[in-house]
Amino acid sequence: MSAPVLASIAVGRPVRGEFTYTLPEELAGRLEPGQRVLVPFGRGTALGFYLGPASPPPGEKVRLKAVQRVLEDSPSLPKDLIALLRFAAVHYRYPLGEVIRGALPPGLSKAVEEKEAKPDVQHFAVALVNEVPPELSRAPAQSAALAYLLAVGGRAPLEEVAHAIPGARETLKKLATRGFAKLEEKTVEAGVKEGLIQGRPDHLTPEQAAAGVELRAALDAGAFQPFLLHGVTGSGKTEVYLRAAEHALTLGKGTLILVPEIALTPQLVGRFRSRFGSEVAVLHSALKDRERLFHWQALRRGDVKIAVGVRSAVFAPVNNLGLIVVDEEHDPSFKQEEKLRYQARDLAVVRGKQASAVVVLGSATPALETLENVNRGRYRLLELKRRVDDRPMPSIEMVDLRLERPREGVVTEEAPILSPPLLAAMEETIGRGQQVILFLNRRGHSTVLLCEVCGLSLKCSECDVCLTHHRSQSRVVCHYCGLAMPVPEQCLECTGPMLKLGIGTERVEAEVLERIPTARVARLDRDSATSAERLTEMLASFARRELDVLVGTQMVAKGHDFPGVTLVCVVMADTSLSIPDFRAAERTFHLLTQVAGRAGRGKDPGRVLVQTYNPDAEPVRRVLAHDFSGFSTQELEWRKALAYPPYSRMAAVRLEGEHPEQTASVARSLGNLVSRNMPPASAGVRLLGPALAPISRIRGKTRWQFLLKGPTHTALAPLLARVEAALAEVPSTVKVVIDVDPGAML
Ligand SMILES: Nc1ncnc2c1ncn2[C@@H]1O[C@H](COP(=O)(O)OP(=O)(O)OP(=O)(O)O)[C@@H](O)[C@H]1O
Ligand SMILES: [Zn+2]
Repeated sequence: MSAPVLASIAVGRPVRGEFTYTLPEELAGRLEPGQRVLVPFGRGTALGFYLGPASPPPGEKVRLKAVQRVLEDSPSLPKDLIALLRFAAVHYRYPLGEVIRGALPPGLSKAVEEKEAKPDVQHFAVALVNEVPPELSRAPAQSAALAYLLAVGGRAPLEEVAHAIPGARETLKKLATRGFAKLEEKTVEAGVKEGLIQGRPDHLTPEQAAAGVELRAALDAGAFQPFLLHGVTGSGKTEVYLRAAEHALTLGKGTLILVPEIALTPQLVGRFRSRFGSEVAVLHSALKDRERLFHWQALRRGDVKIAVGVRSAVFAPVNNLGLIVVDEEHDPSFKQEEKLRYQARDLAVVRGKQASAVVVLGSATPALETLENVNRGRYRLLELKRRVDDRPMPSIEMVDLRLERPREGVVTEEAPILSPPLLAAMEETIGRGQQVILFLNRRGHSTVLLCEVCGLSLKCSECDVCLTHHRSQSRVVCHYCGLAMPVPEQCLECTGPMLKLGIGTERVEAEVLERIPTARVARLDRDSATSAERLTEMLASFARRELDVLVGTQMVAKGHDFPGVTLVCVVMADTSLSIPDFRAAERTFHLLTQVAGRAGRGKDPGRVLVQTYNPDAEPVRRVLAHDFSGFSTQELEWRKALAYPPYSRMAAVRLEGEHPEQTASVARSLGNLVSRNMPPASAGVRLLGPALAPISRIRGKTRWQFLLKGPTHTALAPLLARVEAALAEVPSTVKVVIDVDPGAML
């Protein structure tokens, strides 16, 4: 009897590693890696993924079980994706089967036979007008649906509009009967391309053209090549991505574009859609199961060759992948903060390597990790130093709040925050018929309520954070757990009067309305943008210039392209400086540069005013001087001195428990375990903590953490493996997670 054929299988259960099964004769030699199979597991059966042949397990003879059945004819997972998922499981220390299941659309993540996702017919809505007509002003739903369509290039799948705007199916029918839109049915076929070529500039800027030449050469070469596209705000990076994707298509290759947030980037989605029509699958976070499956299969078959999506789209099965773009690669939202804690930008580079693809990381403010990769010669640098049409960069001026006091005397709720120079600039801009963005990275009205007598501040009962006053809701709210309660009239401890300190966007909006009563003002933050519908409508109405002033949080700093904006005001540059995170300075610099970059993108030059109490703070000074390279050089030196990334690798072990004492003791014992097993000092591995997390309680759970720093991931791995092995002994009331390459330190 010949030896049985062995197969390596990832099992879709929370278990680590790969498992060896035997293959029944009728399957041997017939399976392809990435195919889903049914395997016996424990007392029942489980979904499995065939990964390839296996060699016999070492040691005593174990009786291996046999694969029961194949669930699909062709593999759901392309080869490069299997390699990526394997890497992710090892690197982020998460069970492989769970990693694979998490990447698959729901229809494929269960142990059932593959079903063809219907429809092969897709329904599209098409706008028949170029702007929302005035007669729709009393029909907000219709005007929102139409605004969405226009924002994404005039045409979009019905599913997508209905996702963005609840009830849009009915609304679009109404719009169709009124002749403002039409509904179409279209069979999705390979290579169909609709001729909606819209807004493709005839001439590239010299820098765009030069970048294009390099990217085309790299695509032609067909090998892995990572690039950083460092282009100042408004330099036309999107057009570089589009041309590269066009070239990939002519080579018959697929493209994957990752963006931070779809709802905030309808313009980018629209540019891809209008250039490539139904060649584009848009993968947003809240697709329905069936739609996810539909897109997965269409991409897997190669019927659709371009995917634009958020973080999780890094796992999209784009066929014959030639190009991966990560737009706004510095954005913290590329890091997933639960389950598989991956950094999609990093995985994009790994995937590019496995697929022999060209990778373009684009940003006006690249992450220091990315810059260091350029410095070490790992990534090639493409630069766009000038704005499109040689438009000038905005002038940036500082308003020193220590001198330009917006308020006199007492500190009260009514104390103004907009300084005289700021107000003057706003009035002047609005007077010229131009638009203003006001940025403050705090929502709510006042962010601290403090007793004037005993000094006690009002904190959440479940979390270690102050409650924020939301005046429009007449409530104080916890921004971590959502707890809300009426605003206390007096101090809960000593009945003293409460001062409302610390400003939020709501208060800035109120002050603008009070000081410039004629201004048309809207606020863009998570309180006002309660749905994708409202968000889109607000952005669209600002774009249509129905608003003069947009006040908002970092949501206004993202890649918007509003030509009418000539003034950007940073209400307080200091808010994010004091956060206990080694990336606080970098994050502040990025945010300020990005928001400043919203000014002067049209034909009129832009101006930026930055109010601050800390004009000497490094990130503030460097933003004022437009000095990206000065900032990054200095910050990299500091990181090097303290051995922070990119000069070290980090992992965080985070604990969360119901009982403070028990959590502390588990943290200490895991910490001890690590310090007992530390390699010699020369290895350069360091343990920081264990200590209470900077936010020591959330939702009533006590939080501890410790950090490991070392020269390489390999240096940290044995210690993390020890921690993992010890987890079996940890009581179930304490949850422990390992976070490799952590993002936020809170
Ligand atoms: N070659 C070109 N000729 C004319 N206009 C162009 C050209 N390339 C891009 N544009 C236009 O310039 C504007 C800015 O481009 P884009 O939004 O891509 O900038 P960006 O580099 O992504 O900026 P940010 O980083 O601020 O998001 C857009 O309105 C775009 O349509
Ligand atoms: Zn809370």
